Amino acid sequence: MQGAKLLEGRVVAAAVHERTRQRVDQLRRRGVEPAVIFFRVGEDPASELYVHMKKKRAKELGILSEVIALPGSTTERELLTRLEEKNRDSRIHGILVQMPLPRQIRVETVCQAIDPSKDIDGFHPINAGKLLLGDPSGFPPCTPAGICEIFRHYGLVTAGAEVVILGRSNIVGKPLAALLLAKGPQGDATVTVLHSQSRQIPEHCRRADFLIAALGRAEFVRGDMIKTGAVVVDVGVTRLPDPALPGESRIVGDVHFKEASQVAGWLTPNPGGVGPMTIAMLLANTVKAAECFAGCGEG
Ligand SMILES: Nc1nc(=O)c2c([nH]1)NC[C@@H]1CN(c3ccc(C(=O)N[C@@H](CCC(=O)O)C(=O)O)cc3)C=[N+]21
Repeated sequence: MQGAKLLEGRVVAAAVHERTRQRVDQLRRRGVEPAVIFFRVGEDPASELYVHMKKKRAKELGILSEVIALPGSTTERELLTRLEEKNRDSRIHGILVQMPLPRQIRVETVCQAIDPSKDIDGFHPINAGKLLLGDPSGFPPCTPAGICEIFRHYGLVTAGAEVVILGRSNIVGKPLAALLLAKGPQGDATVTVLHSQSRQIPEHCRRADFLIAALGRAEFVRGDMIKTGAVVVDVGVTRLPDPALPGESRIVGDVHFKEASQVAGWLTPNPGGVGPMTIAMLLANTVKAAECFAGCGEG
C-alpha cells in the first residue's frame, strides 16, 4: 500500500472562491459592497502573514477589507470600544479579531462583543449555539466548515462512518464534532473526540475511517495509528526551524506525512490543505453576512 490520494485544499479553496466571487458580483449589482474588518493586536509575524493573506484574497474577490492593527499594550476596554464602533457601522458586514490575543484581553469577552450577525469566525456563543442545534442561519467556524467542504468536493461521505477527531478546541475539535454529527452526507458520522486525558489513543485512531488531527503536536499521528485506506486530515501548524534553510521556518503538521501517505487512502497536504480552506470559508461567511444584511440570503 502506498500513495494516498491528496485532498488538495488549495484546489477546493479556488472553487469556493469562484462561487464567492459570483455572489459578490450579484451583491454589487444590487448596490451592496461586501466589507470586512480584520483586527490585529500586537506584533506576531504569523498573524501578520495570515491577515495579509486574508486581505489579499478579499481584494481579489471584490470584498472591501480594512486591517486595524492595534499595539500589544491595547486594553480589553479599548478593543471593545473599537469593536462596538464597527458593530454599529452598517457598511461593515464582517468582523474578525485575529487570534492569539495578548494576555490582558480575554478571548471570551471579545467573542461575545462581536455582533453575531457580523461574526464571520462563528465564535460568538449565539453562533456556537446555532451550530450545536443545527440551525443553518449562523456562521459555521471556518476551519471545520472548510474540512467538510473538502469532503464534499471529493465526494467523501461521512454518513455512518467512524470519525475520530484529535483535539477538543473551541475553534476546531468541538465545532467539527458538531458539524459531523449534524444530518447530511458530510455529517451523520459516529464521532469520537480524543484529547490530552484520553486513554488508548492509537487504538481509537486505528478504528477511524476519517481521522482529523487538530491537537497541535508536530507529527503526532504516525503511520501505525492509521487504518488502511482511511481519510486523514492534518489541521496542525507547528513552525520549526528549517534545517535546510537557516533562519527560515517550515510548517510541520500533526500528521507524519510520509508515513501517513503509505497507509491512508486520502490525505491533506500541509501546507496546501486545510489552511487555504479556512480563508475560503471566512470570505464565504463574509458574503453570507452581506447577503443576510441585504435580505437576499441563501439561508
Ligand atoms: N480570528 C481568527 N480566525 C482565524 O481563522 C484564525 C485566527 N484568528 N488565528 C490564526 C488561525 C490560523 N489561520 C490560518 C489561515 C490560513 C492558513 C493558510 O492559508 N496557510 C497556508 C500556508 C501559509 C504559510 O506559509 O504559513 C497553507 O496551509 O497552505 C493557515 C492558518 C486562521 N486563523
